[in-house]
Amino acid sequence: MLRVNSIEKRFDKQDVLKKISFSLSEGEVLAVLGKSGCGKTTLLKVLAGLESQDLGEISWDNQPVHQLSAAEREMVYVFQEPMLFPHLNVFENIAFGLRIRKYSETEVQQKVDRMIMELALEGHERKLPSQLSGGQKQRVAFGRAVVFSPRVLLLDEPFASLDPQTRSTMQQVFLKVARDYQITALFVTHDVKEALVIGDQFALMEDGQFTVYKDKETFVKDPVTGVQRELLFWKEIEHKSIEIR
Ligand SMILES: Nc1ncnc2c1ncn2[C@@H]1O[C@H](COP(=O)(O)OP(=O)(O)OP(=O)(O)O)[C@@H](O)[C@H]1O
Repeated sequence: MLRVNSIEKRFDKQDVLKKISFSLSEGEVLAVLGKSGCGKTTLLKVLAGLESQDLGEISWDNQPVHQLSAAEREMVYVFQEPMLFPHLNVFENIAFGLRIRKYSETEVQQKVDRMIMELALEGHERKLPSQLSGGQKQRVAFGRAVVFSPRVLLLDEPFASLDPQTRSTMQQVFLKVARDYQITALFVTHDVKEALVIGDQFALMEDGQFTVYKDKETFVKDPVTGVQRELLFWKEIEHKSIEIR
C-alpha cells in the first residue's frame, strides 16, 4: 500500500502542496481531478522522486521511500507527451526498463511480446517513434512504464493531447491493461468523464489541497467537484441533439 502523509512543497513564497495525505491499495487506480495550476504535476514529481518535498513522508508497505532515488522508488511518471527514445524502435523502447534491470533475453522477448499484444501494436514492432501516430506513441510510452511492473504508475494527463476518439480508445486500453497487470496508479486528469471512467477511487485537487472521496457517488454529488453540473450539461446537449434529429 502507498501512504502519503502530510506532504508540503513551497516554491518561492507559494505553497504548492498543502499537507497532502492519502493512501492507495495495490491494484487500485486513484483518479485525481484538478484544474491547471492546482499542483498536480508537482505532486506526481514529488511521488516519483523527481522533485523533493519540504515536509512529509511517503511509504510503500510501511517502508519509507521518500529518501530513495527516483530509480529505487519504482514509482514511474508517465508524461503528458510521450517521451520515447527516438533512435529505438517500438520493441526496444518497451524493452528498455527490462534491459537495464538485466532481465534475460527470453524474459525480455516474452514480456515485450505480451505487452505489444495487449496494446494492439502488432506489426509496428520495428517502427521508430517518428513513424507512429500520437495514440500509438502514447501506447508505447505506457507499455514501457508498465512492462517491468513498477509499484505505482503516475500518469499526468496522459491522453490530453489525443483526439476524442483516440482518447476514448486509450481509456479502454488503459482499463484492460490496468486489470491484466494489476496496476496501482494515480491518474491525473482535468476531464470529468475520464476520471469517472478510469478511477476506482476519486480525489479532487484544488489550490494545493487534496480531498479523497469515500466513493464515486460522494465524488459526483459534491458541488465543489463540478462533476454533476458537467454531467447535466452533457445530458442537455444530448436531448437537444435528439430534438434536432
Ligand atoms: N520549479 C518551479 N519553480 C517555481 N514555481 C513552480 C515550479 N514548478 C511549479 N511551480 C508553480 O507551482 C504551481 C503548480 O504547478 P504544477 O505544474 O504542479 O501545476 P499543474 O496543476 O500540474 O498545472 P498544469 O495542469 O497547467 O500543468 C504553479 O503556480 C507553478 O507556477
